[in-house]
Amino acid sequence: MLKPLDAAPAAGRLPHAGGRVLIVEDEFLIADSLKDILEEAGYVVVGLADSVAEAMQLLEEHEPNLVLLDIYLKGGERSLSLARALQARHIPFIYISANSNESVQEEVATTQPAGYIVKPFRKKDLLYTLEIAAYRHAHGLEQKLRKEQALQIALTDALSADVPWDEKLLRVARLLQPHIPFDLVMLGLEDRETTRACSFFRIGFEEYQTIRPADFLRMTGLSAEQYAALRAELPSTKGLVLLNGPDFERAGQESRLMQAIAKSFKVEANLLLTLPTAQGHTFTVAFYSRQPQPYQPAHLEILDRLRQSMRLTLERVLAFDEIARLSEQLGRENRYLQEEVRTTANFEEIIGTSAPLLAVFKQVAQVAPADTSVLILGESGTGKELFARAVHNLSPRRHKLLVKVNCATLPANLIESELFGHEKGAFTGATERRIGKFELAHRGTIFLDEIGEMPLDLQTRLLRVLQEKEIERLGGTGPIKTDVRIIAATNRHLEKEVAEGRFRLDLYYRLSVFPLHLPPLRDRSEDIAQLAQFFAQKYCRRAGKPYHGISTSALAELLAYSWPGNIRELENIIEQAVIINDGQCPLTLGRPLVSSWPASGPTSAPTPGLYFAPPAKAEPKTLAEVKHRYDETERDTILAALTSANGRIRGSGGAAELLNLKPTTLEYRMEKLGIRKASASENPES
Ligand SMILES: Nc1ncnc2c1ncn2[C@@H]1O[C@H](COP(=O)(O)OP(=O)(O)OP(=O)(O)O)[C@@H](O)[C@H]1O
Repeated sequence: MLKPLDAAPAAGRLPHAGGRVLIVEDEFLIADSLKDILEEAGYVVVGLADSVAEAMQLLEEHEPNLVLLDIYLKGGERSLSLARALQARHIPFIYISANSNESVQEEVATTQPAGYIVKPFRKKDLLYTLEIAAYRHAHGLEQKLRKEQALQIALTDALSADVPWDEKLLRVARLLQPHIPFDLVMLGLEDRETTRACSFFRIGFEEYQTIRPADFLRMTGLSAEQYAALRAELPSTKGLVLLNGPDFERAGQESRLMQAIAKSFKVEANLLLTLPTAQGHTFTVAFYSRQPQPYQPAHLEILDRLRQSMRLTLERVLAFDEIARLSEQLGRENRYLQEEVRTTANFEEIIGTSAPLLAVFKQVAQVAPADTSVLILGESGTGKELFARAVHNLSPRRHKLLVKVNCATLPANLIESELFGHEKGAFTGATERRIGKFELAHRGTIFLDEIGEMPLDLQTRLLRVLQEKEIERLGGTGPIKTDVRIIAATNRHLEKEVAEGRFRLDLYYRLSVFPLHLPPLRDRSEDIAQLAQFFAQKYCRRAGKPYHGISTSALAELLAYSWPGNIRELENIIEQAVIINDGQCPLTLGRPLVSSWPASGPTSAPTPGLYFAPPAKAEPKTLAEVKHRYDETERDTILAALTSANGRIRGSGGAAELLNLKPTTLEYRMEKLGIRKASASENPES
């Protein structure tokens, strides 16, 4: 039976406020009598239907604003599905049923009817129930709107708050809980480079267990690689998805990630909101419930109404974040560059035309354009940093920064934050968020000088960065993609370090994709004169003295010397010669050069281990002997320097200056060799 009625009210009667009623009742007599009662009271009855299908059709055509609904229709059909459709459209409805059975009542209560009338009913009760339903609906809607507005404002505040991202996400989760039930909620904001994600598992009324990405992997038993692969398998969804019970199960059969989540957290339903932002980020909120049927179209609607304001807020927050990040990066770059200008003004040219040096040039030209890691090996002072710059300057990354990190001088407690940065509040004293050297070098190059001195635990983290191309700030909520080329340098014999367990083999392999061996100066004596002239001119210019060349005797001495401190030593000696020069005649040396090499003259030294070459003793046979010999020599040299500097390390005439080492490097070596800082007159050794 499908009986649309003339919607026009009977003449002389005013329609009840908002009173367009649809009657869904399979007993014709009852339907007819309902119609009479309602029309008499001023309602407009827009139609009579005796099945769900008919009612749906009339609903579309006549848009009633109240529905009277029999629970059991023709042929035992129940009207619960119609009730849910009405609920989704916010049309209030009143059940009319002869069945007052408790279990039926319980079931229909979940559809949130506006009223319930038991047949047979009195006319007065019917009209009264209708009045109340209309009133409650109008007020309910208003209240709901007010609540949603308040929620929108609270969400905007939560997302804009000046707190770390996981705290923001927790606040969002807390705010949504009263509106959308969940046992687990996974929130994430990601773009191609960064992921900020955090999940919250409900463990009490207002209590949540925070599940960070690493916890999530542990709880699901997935590795980071497996997780990434399973995520990639997920069909891309836009907008809103509702998966209750069987739908959720089906989704689990198609997605192993869903399966893993279902199994690990024992959830049976999912409601997903995906919000793309104008900046190319995607914000997702995935609610999971342990109930099989918790999510209703009404939940989708709330999210639908919230998503526009959430998107706008996120876009604003991300824009501010980006501005803050850029200005921080600019500030850091600026400070870094200023420092660079101060410390690297002398790194302009690489001087020398000897065959060993030209061979290195050739290798630099080959490797620079590629993106591979480069390991620069060579004794102290051979120009490793200079060559690292050459590789960077000849690479496509030259317009970005080359960030230098001296692994030997990084303070142990700050090492991680220095390299990877930290979030505000990550540890006591972290009052501001700070980006690390890796982020600073993004799209550029990082130069890890003295990599052989890097502590083992940090080597492990570095390896992870190399493998995953991601870093994680201390206290951060997720990995951040970095695109950094690595150039490492050391004057240590890394293979020996590996053999002795001080350097990770896997890291060594990663770094040594392309090793550059810098020849010591004694193996390219052809370059000595040219280098000496270059430095002499440079320091004369700097001192404002005219340059009259280098005296023949001084040049002869320079050529005969074995240069254990390599080019840095040569540079220092020339600088001293310029200082003592009166500006009237060619440069002479301030002190005679005493070679520490065997009389046979400069030939290739044994593999360099530390800063100073070994004296001529019987050749060591084992690796341990080699190491011992180097340590011994270095120790003697440092002790001698300390004694002649009266125990002073820093400043003019200090041991560091005598040894051509940075004071921090010297202190580090002293600590390694067990030399205690002491006053000079005493023996500086303990
Ligand atoms: N071929 C070269 N031409 C001009 N200057 C050079 C050359 N090689 C090295 N130098 C200069 O020698 C000094 C030492 O070089 P650099 O610091 O690059 O050596 P290093 O091998 O990194 O030393 P360390 O291992 O002690 O850190 C620098 O002042 C550098 O400019």
